[in-house]
Amino acid sequence: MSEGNFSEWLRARCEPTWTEVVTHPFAEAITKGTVPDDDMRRYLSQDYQFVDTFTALLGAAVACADSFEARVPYGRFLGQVATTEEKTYFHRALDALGAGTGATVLEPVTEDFRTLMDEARTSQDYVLIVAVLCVAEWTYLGWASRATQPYPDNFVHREWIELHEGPEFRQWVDFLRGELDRLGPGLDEDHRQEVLSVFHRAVELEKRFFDMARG
Ligand SMILES: Cc1ncc(C[n+]2csc(CCO)c2C)c(N)n1
Repeated sequence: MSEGNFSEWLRARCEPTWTEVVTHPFAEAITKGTVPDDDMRRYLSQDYQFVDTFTALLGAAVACADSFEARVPYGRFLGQVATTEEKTYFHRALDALGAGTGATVLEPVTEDFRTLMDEARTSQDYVLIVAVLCVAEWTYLGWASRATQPYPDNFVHREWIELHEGPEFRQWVDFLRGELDRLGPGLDEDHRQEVLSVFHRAVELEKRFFDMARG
C-alpha cells in the first residue's frame, strides 16, 4: 500500500466488482430514466430501509471519530439527510410510485447490508465505520457522475441522480476518502485486512442491491 492512498488501495482490491457496481445496468437505467415503475418501487422501498440504518451509522461516526474536526462533517451531513431533500424525496417518490414508507418486508440483501452496518456501528471502531460509509457514498458518486445531460424528466430518476453528484456530494466523498487515507498508514496489518474485509463486503452488497432492484 502506498502512503496516504489507502482508499484507492481498498477500491482497487475490490475490482472487478467495483466497476460492476458503478456501471451496473440498473444504475445506468436510472441515469437514462428507463427503470420500470415496479423495479423503482422495489428499489426505493428497500433503500428507505437501508438509509435508516445508514443514518444510525452516521451517528456512530459522530460518536467514534477521533477528533472534533472529524465529527463535524458527519453532523452536518446527518442534518442534511434528516431534514432536506433526502427525506422528502423518498416520501414524494414512493408516493408517486404508489407505495408508502411504512413497513416493508426486507429483501435478503437489505438484511445483510443492515447487518454489516450494525456490525460496524456496534464495533465502535471508527475506521470500520468510515469504510462502510465510504463505499456507500463513493459507489453512488461513481454511477451518478456517469449520467449525461439532459437528465430524465421524471423527477424520481432525475432527483435521485442529482442527490448523488455535484460539488457538495463530491466534497463529502473526498472527506470520507481522506479519513481512510489519514488512518490507513497507522494501522497494523491485521487491522488493515479487517478494513479491507469490511470494505469488500460492502462493495459486494452494493452489487447485490442493484441486482435485487433489477428484479
Ligand atoms: C444501497 C445504497 N448504497 C448507497 C447509497 C447512498 N447513500 C446512502 S445514504 C446516503 C446519504 C444521502 O443521500 C447516500 C448517498 C444508497 N442510497 N443506497
